[in-house]
Order: sequence, then C-alpha cells, then structure tokens
Amino acid sequence: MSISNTPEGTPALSIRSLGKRFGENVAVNGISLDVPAGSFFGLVGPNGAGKTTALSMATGLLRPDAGQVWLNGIDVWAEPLRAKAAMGVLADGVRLFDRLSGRQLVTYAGLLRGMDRDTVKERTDDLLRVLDLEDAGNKLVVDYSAGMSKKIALATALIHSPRVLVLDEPFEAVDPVSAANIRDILADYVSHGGTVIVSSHVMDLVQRMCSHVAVIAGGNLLAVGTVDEVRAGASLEERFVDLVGGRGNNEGLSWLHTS
Ligand SMILES: Nc1ncnc2c1ncn2[C@@H]1O[C@H](COP(=O)(O)OP(=O)(O)OP(=O)(O)O)[C@@H](O)[C@H]1O
Repeated sequence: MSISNTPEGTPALSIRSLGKRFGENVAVNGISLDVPAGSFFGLVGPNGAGKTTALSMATGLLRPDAGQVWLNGIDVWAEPLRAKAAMGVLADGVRLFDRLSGRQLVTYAGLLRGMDRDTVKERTDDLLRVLDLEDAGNKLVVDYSAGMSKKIALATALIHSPRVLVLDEPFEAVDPVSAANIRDILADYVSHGGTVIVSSHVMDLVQRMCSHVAVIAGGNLLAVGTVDEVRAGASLEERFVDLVGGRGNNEGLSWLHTS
C-alpha cells in the first residue's frame, strides 16, 4: 500500500496500548488514540505528563516497551522508512547539526529526503522568508537564539511537504509575530489536507487553533475528542485544571513576601 493509496478514513496516526517506563517510572501507561486525517490535533498535559515520550515513540525516535503505532496506516516500528517519509517531525530536545548555517541545515534536510536541488533551494528561500530567518540564514545554528533554533528546526520538518506534521512545543520561545506566522502556515497546511499534531502548554492557543485535543497526565489519557467535546462548555484551560488537578499547592511561600 503506497502512501497515496491510504484508504479513506484511515487515521493519520493510530496509537494502541503504547507504553514506556524509565526504571520504576511509568512515563506512558498504555495509551490508545486515533488522530483523524485532516485534523489539527493538540496534545496537552502538565510537565512530566508523558507528551514528549508518547510523541517520540509515535515518530520512531524512542522504542516503546509495549504497543503499536501506525502513521497513515503504516506500522511506524515495522516499516520506519515508509512511515518516516510521510511525516515531518519537530522533536523536543533533539540536537540540531548546529555547525551548519540555518540555510545549510534546511538544505541538508531537503536533500536527505531525496528532493532535487532546485526545489530544495526554492523551498528553503520560502521557509527562511516566512519564518523571518532570511538575515540569519548564513549564521551558524549554534549561534541562534532558542526561538530561532525552534524555527529552523520547524523548517527542516516542513521542507519535504509531509502528510503529517508532529510538532513538540513548536511555539516555545518563539516571538509573537513568528508564532502568528507559524499558526497561519499550519492552518493553511491543514486546510489543504495535512494533519498537524502539536503539543503545547498554551490552552488558549490550543482552543483557538486545534480541532481535536487529547489531555494526558501521569502517562494516562484523561480525555480525547474534538475541542468542543473535551471542553464541554467551559474553557479548555478550566477543563484542563479540572481534569488534571494540582491547583492550590502554592501556599507556604511566605518567605517570598517582600512586604
Ligand atoms: N530519558 C529519560 N530517562 C528517564 N526518565 C525520563 C526520560 N524521559 C522522560 N522521562 C520521565 O518520563 C516522564 C514523562 O516525561 P515527558 O518528557 O514525556 O513529559 P512531558 O509531558 O513532555 O513534559 P513537559 O511538558 O515538561 O515537557 C517524566 O516523569 C520524566 O521524568
């Protein structure tokens, strides 16, 4: 089955009983969920919830202890090359080849994907322009700010025009103008048939941007569905706090009071 022959209705991403533990610590506790093709899917959860671990397993970066993952119906761990050809990944905490310039890094990502040089050059120019990195294109990535690094990593995830984008915290450290540009790019991508899976801590952003959302905490899936289903009349932030708990732990820092 080729990617273009993916049967109608096949989820962009299917996860079944996915689990990972680090020593005694269960990071992801047998999660199952489907990400509908063409959706803008948010993954939210408190710090340490298991988001990065789950996304790393879903994208073939971290081997699961248990469970299975299919991307467009392709088993990610059985057929990694085919699955990875269909995805663009912005991973959290993965080091970039930072002795390359931004332009070289994006070019390298395109060539690695088997694209021809002219197309790579054209798309690299486009990506540097829309991500406001034209001036920094010839600077080494090691000298980039956190937000610039995030944007150039996003460019490497987009260059081959993947069917599914998996983005771990794409807005972290990114300035508001660039964030708005990235949102526009992603919304346009989804409106033309792409699927975006994005983890974020910014509930307001997820509520405005995403069609679907999953809430995880302590490695467990607490809620999943359309954003309207999950928020059930409240704001996503209120619903998140209800589901996850943890408010009211801020008593007892009287030593912090300066008057
Ligand atoms: N390589 C690792 N070795 C040991 N423990 C790990 C490792 N990676 C993650 N963990 C643990 O697994 C749990 C889930 O971490 P993970 O990074 O997936 O959470 P997260 O939801 O992405 O958090 P955040 O929002 O803070 O980025 C945490 O308890 C974390 O300490």
